[in-house]
Amino acid sequence: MSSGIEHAKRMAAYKAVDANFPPHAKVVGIGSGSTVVYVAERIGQLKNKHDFVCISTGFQSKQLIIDNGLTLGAIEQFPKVDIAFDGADEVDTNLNLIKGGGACLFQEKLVASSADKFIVVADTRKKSPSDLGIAWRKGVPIEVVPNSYAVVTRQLKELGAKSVVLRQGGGAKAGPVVTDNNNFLIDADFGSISDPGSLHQQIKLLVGVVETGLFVDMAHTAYFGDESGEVSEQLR
Ligand SMILES: O=C[C@H](O)[C@H](O)[C@H](O)COP(=O)(O)O
Repeated sequence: MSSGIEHAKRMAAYKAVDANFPPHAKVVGIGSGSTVVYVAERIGQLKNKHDFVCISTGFQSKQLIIDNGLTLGAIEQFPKVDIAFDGADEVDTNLNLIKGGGACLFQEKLVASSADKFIVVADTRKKSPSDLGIAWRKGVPIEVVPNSYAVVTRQLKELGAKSVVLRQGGGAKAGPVVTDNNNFLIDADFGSISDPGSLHQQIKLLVGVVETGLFVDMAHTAYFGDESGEVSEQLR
């Protein structure tokens, strides 16, 4: 990955934190992925960083919180979050998201849905010109209980998925990816998604599905960095 893209991610993250971090925040959600790394970095630079706790969305996120000298809290202790920051794999023109490219979608959705304000950070490659499923071509990530994957795969095809793939660990692991919650991930390609809310609801009803990577009507604002360092803002 080029340093230009890293610059884009850092600028988006810094602007998102600078523009939104509540001065008296008590509970802050920290997402997962390569862009939110810079959110944690920026929050770690705050003078009052010992006045709030940070809730992680998975193993990597927990490490980011610790490595930046922030105070780690658990969602079980702090079920109401003031603000959550996270990355996205794709953002549509209505600020709906596809997430889960890094296998972290369930805890991300738990934290985002508990937050008063949910802020997205990304580089401009994540912007869809219209619907979801256009910029992100790998399919909708869906977390499933392991022994349900074959049944859910069949049912996703019946719902219209063009391809359904059990995500594999690749060179890093023989066999399927196992999430931080000990589940499997299915990537289901529905092509261009005109009604992500309806698709999410249909998938969520399948027995074995823990959560989908469709984040509908959840984000407040998205910040997109480009390689020149410019950051654009998309509001719902
Ligand atoms: O499962 C991973 C998360 O949903 C990430 O937030 C998403 O994949 C975006 O990650 P990145 O900032 O690395 O593109």
